[in-house]
Amino acid sequence: EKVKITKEQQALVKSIVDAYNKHQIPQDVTKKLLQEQYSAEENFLLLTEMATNQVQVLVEFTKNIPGFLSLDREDQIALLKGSAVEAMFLRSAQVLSKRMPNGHTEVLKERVRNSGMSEEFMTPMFNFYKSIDELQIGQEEQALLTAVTILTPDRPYVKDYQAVERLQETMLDVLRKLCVLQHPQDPQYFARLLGRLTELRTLNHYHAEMLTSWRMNDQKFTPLLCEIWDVQ
Ligand SMILES: CC(C)c1onc(-c2c(Cl)cccc2Cl)c1COc1ccc2cc(-c3cccc(C(=O)O)c3)sc2c1
Repeated sequence: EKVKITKEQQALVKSIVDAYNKHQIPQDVTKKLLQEQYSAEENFLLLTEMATNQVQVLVEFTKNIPGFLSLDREDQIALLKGSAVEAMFLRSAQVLSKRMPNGHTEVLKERVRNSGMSEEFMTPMFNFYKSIDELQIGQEEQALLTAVTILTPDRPYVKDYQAVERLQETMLDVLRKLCVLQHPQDPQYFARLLGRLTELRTLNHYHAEMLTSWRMNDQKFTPLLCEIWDVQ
């Protein structure tokens, strides 16, 4: 049957995409990736600065997701803490899969590869980046996928599961329609996108392990990252 995006779904996509484009790490911050010298310490510091800025961007984006601010305040925090790493994988994947015309791709890849992270984390991480690149995700799908990730109801400490699930389903409905309309040649495209979200959750586990190993080596994070990742 002919898939039709309703007027309110069009408005929803527009508000999500506008919010996604409006909130970005400032250029004067990301251009440091191109300028600073290369060393494991400097790379780690730069990635820490990028992640810290990305969390701030994520909070602003999330506040613009229709319905998010009417959720229970503590649930809002639980959703942000529970999805931050996954949302940052999605964003860094966009940068690493040459989806952004800013020449950061190679530089970021090099800095991530030489920042003291263990090989056992690198492999799944770069496999994920490759699988995202193969999907050639468009801007609307990227923004909606980030919103779907944030609105995952089964995060730790979420109280009103149903309220979050309702919001996520609204996003999934319009994302599914967008995929059908924009990838008519690939009826499995939406399912493949959701498969990436499953892969993202496994990366959470690797990331938690990495955080622990960094703490062993007494690596320092910023107060915002300590708060969102419950470290130090
Ligand atoms: C604390 C730090 C060492 C760390 O620990 N784990 C991770 C991580 C790593 Cl490695 C991989 C995935 C997820 C996480 Cl969370 C990180 C670094 O996380 C980030 C997070 C976001 C961004 C956005 C960037 C970026 C570049 C150019 C342009 C843009 C842009 O949006 O224009 C964005 S780089 C960057 C680095």
